[in-house]
Amino acid sequence: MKIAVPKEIKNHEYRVALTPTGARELATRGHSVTVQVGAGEGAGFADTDYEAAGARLEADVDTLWSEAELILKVKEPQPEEVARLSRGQTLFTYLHLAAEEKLTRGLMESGATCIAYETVTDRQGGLPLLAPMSTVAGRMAIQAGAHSLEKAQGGSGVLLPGVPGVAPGRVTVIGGGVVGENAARMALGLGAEVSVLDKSIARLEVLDDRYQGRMKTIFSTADAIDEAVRESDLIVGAVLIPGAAAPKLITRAMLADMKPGSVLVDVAIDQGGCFETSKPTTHAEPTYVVDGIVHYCVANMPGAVARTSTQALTNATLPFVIALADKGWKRALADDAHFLPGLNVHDGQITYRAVAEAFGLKSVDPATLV
Ligand SMILES: NC(=O)C1=CN([C@@H]2O[C@H](COP(=O)(O)OP(=O)(O)OC[C@H]3O[C@@H](n4cnc5c(N)ncnc54)[C@H](O)[C@@H]3O)[C@@H](O)[C@H]2O)C=CC1
Ligand SMILES: CC(=O)C(=O)O
Ligand SMILES: [Mg+2]
Repeated sequence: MKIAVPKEIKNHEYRVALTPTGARELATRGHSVTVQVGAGEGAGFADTDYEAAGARLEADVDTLWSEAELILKVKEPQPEEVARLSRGQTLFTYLHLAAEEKLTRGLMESGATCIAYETVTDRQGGLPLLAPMSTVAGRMAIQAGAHSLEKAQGGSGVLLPGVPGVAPGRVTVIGGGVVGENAARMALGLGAEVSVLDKSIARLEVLDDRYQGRMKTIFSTADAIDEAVRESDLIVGAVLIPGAAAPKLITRAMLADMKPGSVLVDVAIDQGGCFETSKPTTHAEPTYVVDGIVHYCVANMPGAVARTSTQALTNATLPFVIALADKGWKRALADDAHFLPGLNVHDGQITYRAVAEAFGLKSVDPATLV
């Protein structure tokens, strides 16, 4: 199969969808792998590393896209990338469509087959292609939050660990999944006082057991969120309803109850964000202030630590990429009930129910297409 790996073009996105190690696995299976010149640079992979792995380099973006059968990316396609997609091509990347109607409609119009990393499932009920980046983003959320608490960023001037004689800062994490656990773990490591809210008792049990009561686990209700808003120095938004737009759990009116200079880090921003006042930001300008509360809402947090993230992402995606390349999308999805929910758009139709529901559109059961 003809596989193309473009250079990512989103703001400060330095990851690449395939490492040279991955390129070698595909090339030895007889696939043609073409990598855009400079695509791996930001993650520390030189063009010559790809060549040594058996890939071909292409400097012309038009040629790269137009000749490909399978396109591997990291971030959701930007408008100029959507314009390059056509019927018969398969795109495999993060899509986060429920947060972006224009992108959804653009992909439908392209006629292409679009498979999202974030809706592929596993036997344990997890999201194996979202998890590695959620681990990264969760760990980064506390770094970002701690920095945002500094006065120069508009923060309250609280040092999360405190110092002898001065209490530590309070961190609340809403959503105790992969992002949430990793954020809470980092906050604990820094010496902050940590609470995790989740709607899933099973998840709270896991956290209680794993951390032996060192973080408070709280069932997520409107009352619990009201209390978190009043008491926290830093709140991390880490909820997910797979494929769907995130629920808005903190409204603008509630910001008035927060301590001035407190910080909201909305990791769920890629699914639209879980705070009413969240809007996507970039690594170039990651924060803004609303009603005295600092908001950090970067939608591609792992892009900033591209070396670690690229390796972690491609470790997870490679088996699925190999299945797509060896079998074609239809058989790859038909053979694997956990890969099948990755299909979000095919030939003008939405194939993921929560995405269709977000825009009042109809969805087609992907099982009927493979
Ligand atoms: N901004 C970025 O760069 C990145 C963002 N993400 C995003 O972070 C979000 C979280 O991802 P994961 O942790 O992997 O998901 P996950 O599925 O592991 O965890 C989500 C948790 O939220 C809980 N939840 C759902 N509704 C809730 C509510 N109302 N109150 C409290 N908890 C609730 C669920 O029970 C679940 O435990 C996703 O939107 C994901 O796309 C992930 C990686 C990078
Ligand atoms: C999951 C996601 O949005 C990211 O890694 O950028
Ligand atoms: Mg996004």
